[in-house]
Amino acid sequence: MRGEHMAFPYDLVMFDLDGTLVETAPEICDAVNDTLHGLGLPAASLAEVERWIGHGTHELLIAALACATGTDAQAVRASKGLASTSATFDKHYQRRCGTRSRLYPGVREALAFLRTQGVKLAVITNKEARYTDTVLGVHQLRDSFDRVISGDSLPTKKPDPACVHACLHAFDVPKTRALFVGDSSIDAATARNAGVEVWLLPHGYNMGAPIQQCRPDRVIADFSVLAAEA
Ligand SMILES: O=C(O)COP(=O)(O)O
Ligand SMILES: [Mg+2]
Repeated sequence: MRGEHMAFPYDLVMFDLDGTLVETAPEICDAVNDTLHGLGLPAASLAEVERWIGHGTHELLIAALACATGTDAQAVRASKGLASTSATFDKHYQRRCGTRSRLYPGVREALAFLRTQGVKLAVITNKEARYTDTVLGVHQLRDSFDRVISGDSLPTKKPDPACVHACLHAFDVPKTRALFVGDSSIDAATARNAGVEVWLLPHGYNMGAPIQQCRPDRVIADFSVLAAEA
């Protein structure tokens, strides 16, 4: 599928969403605090919320409730009120989506450039599909990707490699021609588990740890590096 004239060295680029393409933590923090406030619980800080991003929004809510109540995730999971709190969070997050999130610099240009190179583009996020759709929609990114895989799209989520395998299969791209671009150790593990190369950006959320510790194939400073590869 790769033509002679194309210079970009991959036929498929899979992007993580939160902390990679979109800075989502501020509005997720707002939705968490709307929820905690309604329960009479203390607010979470932005730094705390940033550390909880990466395992999906439901896990993030559990972490926030555990922190605010001084318990642990297991106790929150077993609590009777979790389903209704989750429904409340859902309303708040849907309302907050797009109010304080923003694309990182150069995202639109990088996606447009990769399109001109004939590269297939995918989003692979642990965020649940209903939120992924809203976030992509408010940032006019719905039509930018050939495939979107969310945390609840498949039976497993990152770091299980099934999401990457699904993309490789869908576009008939060999592992060596595919790249994962992310912001966390979960993305690094996903790519490794699938046997594809991974580049990490330092601007996102990595549970508070420096991304160099994830030993990616490359740390890239920003999205302009993608265009410079051609
Ligand atoms: O934790 C989430 O909700 C999603 O995070 P991700 O887009 O970085 O996979
Ligand atoms: Mg991320």
